[in-house]
Amino acid sequence: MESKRIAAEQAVELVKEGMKVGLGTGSTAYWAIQAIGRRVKEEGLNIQAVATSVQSEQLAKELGIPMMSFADVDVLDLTIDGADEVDSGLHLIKGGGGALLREKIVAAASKQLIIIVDESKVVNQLGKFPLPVEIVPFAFELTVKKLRNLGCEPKLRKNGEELFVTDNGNYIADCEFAAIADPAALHDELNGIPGVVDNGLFIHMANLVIVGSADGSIRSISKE
Ligand SMILES: O=C(CO)[C@H](O)[C@H](O)COP(=O)(O)O
Repeated sequence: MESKRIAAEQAVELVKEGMKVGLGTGSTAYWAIQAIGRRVKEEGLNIQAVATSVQSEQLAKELGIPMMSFADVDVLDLTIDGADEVDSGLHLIKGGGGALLREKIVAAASKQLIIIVDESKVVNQLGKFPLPVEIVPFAFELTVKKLRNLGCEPKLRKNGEELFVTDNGNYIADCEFAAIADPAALHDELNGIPGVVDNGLFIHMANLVIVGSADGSIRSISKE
């Protein structure tokens, strides 16, 4: 918890007056939204934000962060978001919180994507964390079979007894690959399956990863 919070608070120092900011989703992004809310309230920081989930949008509104409509967004200055895995090339697995599609749309509109994680998320090779793939409900059984043909073990995400439904009305198949040798190739292969909306591989999107440790230290991984 502490390691996530310190990474988040370091990232929020990069938010400057007048910026258009993307707000991520999850327990690490939660701390970033809290810190931005504090700066808005205490310093009068003037920014406009968009959120990557209904949950983050509600939190931001509760904290008094000014929100803008996506209709008014061309380019965002900065997005701060968490991740489930990060490799040394700054490729990511995201979507553990089920928000990967909105997160990718917002990241793709951002000049800078700042990722905040604790040490447990930094890996040599992506794939230990089951890769979330967002699929449309129509013929989802067929889409799951196509995913299995790629060599993974897909599990439809549940919310209690029911299937988990994303903010976009879709399902998530969590795909156990064990190790992903070529993330860029897999990304394209997955998105080539009709029925797949998008997958949690974020390739060449992150600009900076801020890693918080349990001992209170912080380190950054940036593009070489
Ligand atoms: O991609 C995400 C949500 O879809 C999150 O950023 C990711 O799951 C990390 O979550 P947390 O900060 O709670 O560990």
